[in-house]
Amino acid sequence: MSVPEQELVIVLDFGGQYSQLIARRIRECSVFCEMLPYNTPLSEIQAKKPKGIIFSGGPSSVCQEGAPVVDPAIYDLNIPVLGICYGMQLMASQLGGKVNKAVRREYGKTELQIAPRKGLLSCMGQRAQCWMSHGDLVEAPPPGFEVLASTETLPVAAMAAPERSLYAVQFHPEVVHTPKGQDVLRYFLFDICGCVGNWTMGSFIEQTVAEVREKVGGRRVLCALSGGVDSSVAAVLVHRAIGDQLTCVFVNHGLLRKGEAESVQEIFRDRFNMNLVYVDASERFLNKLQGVTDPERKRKIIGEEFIRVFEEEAGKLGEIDFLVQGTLYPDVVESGTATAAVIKSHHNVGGLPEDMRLSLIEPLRWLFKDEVRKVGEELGMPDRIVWRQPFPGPGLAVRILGEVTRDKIAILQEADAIVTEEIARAGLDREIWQYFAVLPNLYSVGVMGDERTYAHTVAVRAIYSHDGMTADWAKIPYPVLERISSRIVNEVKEINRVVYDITSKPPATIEWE
Ligand SMILES: Nc1ncnc2c1ncn2[C@@H]1O[C@H](COP(=O)(O)OP(=O)(O)OP(=O)(O)O)[C@@H](O)[C@H]1O
Ligand SMILES: O=c1[nH]c(=O)c2[nH+]cn([C@@H]3O[C@H](COP(=O)(O)O)[C@@H](O)[C@H]3O)c2[nH]1
Ligand SMILES: NC(=O)CC[C@H](N)C(=O)O
Ligand SMILES: [Mg+2]
Repeated sequence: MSVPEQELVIVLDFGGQYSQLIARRIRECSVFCEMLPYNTPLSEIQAKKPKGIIFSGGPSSVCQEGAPVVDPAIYDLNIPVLGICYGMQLMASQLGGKVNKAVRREYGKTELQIAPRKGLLSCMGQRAQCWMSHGDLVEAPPPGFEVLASTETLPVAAMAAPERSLYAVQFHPEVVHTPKGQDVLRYFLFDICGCVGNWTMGSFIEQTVAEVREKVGGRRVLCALSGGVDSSVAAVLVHRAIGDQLTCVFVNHGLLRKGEAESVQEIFRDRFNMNLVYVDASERFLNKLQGVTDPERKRKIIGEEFIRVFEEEAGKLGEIDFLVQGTLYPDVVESGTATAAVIKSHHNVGGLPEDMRLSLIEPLRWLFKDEVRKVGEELGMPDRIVWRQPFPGPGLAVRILGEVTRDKIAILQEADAIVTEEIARAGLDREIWQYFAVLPNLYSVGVMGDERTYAHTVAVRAIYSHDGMTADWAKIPYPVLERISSRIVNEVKEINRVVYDITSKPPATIEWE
């Protein structure tokens, strides 16, 4: 089967806060996009045959010694380049323009005055709002460049050398506060780079299936399947490529939600017809967690035990060469790259043992969660998997503060099931990104049926988010909260109090641990 050549645009990342967003905006134009560190060798970039290259913004200043640079030969590859913010300052300084510290740093909304020429900014008319975040400025463009726009304080807010296909903007077209930003990016992709925009979920699936087939050949593959969105989509994708050479291993660590062990098995074994090994490892996980209260220790114990279980299962199955994981783009970025800081080490990226014998297959490594959901829909997967809320690998252990015991798990499972049911019943399960119950290990006095109680408090957490990196607490209607509260205290006898968490992230996190 031949797969059409996929158009690619490369974002060279200089450590900007919005670098990920640039990649996203480009994919929204149906053009595939990869982000690479700024110091990726030119030969590697050329080998990928990109239709265009974008330089991201970044915290450094080109006026400082040791600031990140690119090989200047990049400007002569005949591949269009768009510099954004730091990217523009870099292009200006490398090609003989003048960059300096600005007298006044500029953050936020600014009005652009557009020079009367057709081209990159033609969608913006004469004046347009844009969003700036910089402390340096380009005072004079390099020889051969024309100025495309200016602002009250910036002589050069955008510049271009069209015959060399070099373009640059000081503002950030990728953020929503630049209303015409997406049109500027579209012009770069379609009019300057000559992209046609053929990247669809369908073409992604075809391409990935072909790649997995080629990589795996006749060998065998294990997939760590949690029943969550990411590993489920990865499993179905790989299964489409290699069928029965794939075996999925689903581990019940005793920290799953109510009914989850059964429903995951039912869906994957019966509906998808996949080889599925179900391992009930709850005893060993819970025994290892006995007496442990420190949240980081809990995570480490669970992470390591997962690997041990996978290794044992692989051993039982015979010769296995590959491990499929549902790793996503944010997992990779948050775990730290050459340019991005470590936010947290996801156990599927930063936490893998060094002596791993299995080689990894991560078909979703370049995608965001909403894109993964689209792939899942395209693969015909049921809504209840595709639109499942994310559930952390360490499970209820990161939702029970203090020691994890079987009793507490049972209490939390019941309360959590009520939250889930009521949010779904109110039709809020799509708009709310995550909703669940937490057991803070807190007891207080209550009165029920004229009797004193001394029982658990449960906290309800529900948030809106796009990618889990930031979040706002969900404004659930009071009647829904009321039903959740009254059902929990009536149906779960160990609980006599329900509270609602009204903190955003930051400063809190989504989970409680
Ligand atoms: N109970 C489990 N059994 C087997 N593998 C698991 C289990 N829990 C997590 N994993 C593995 O760890 C990876 C990371 O977990 P993570 O929760 O980020 O992804 P997910 O469960 O696939 O999707 P979601 O984010 O929607 O929950 C999974 O992709 C899966 O490979
Ligand atoms: O697979 C995972 N393994 C983990 O160890 C883990 N910890 C948190 N989460 C999920 O990540 C998102 C952000 O969570 P926090 O705001 O609590 O850091 C939220 O969606 C959390 O549910 C995890 N997912
Ligand atoms: N956002 C950016 O790329 C900033 C670039 C550079 N650090 C400046 O302050 O001007
Ligand atoms: Mg999960």
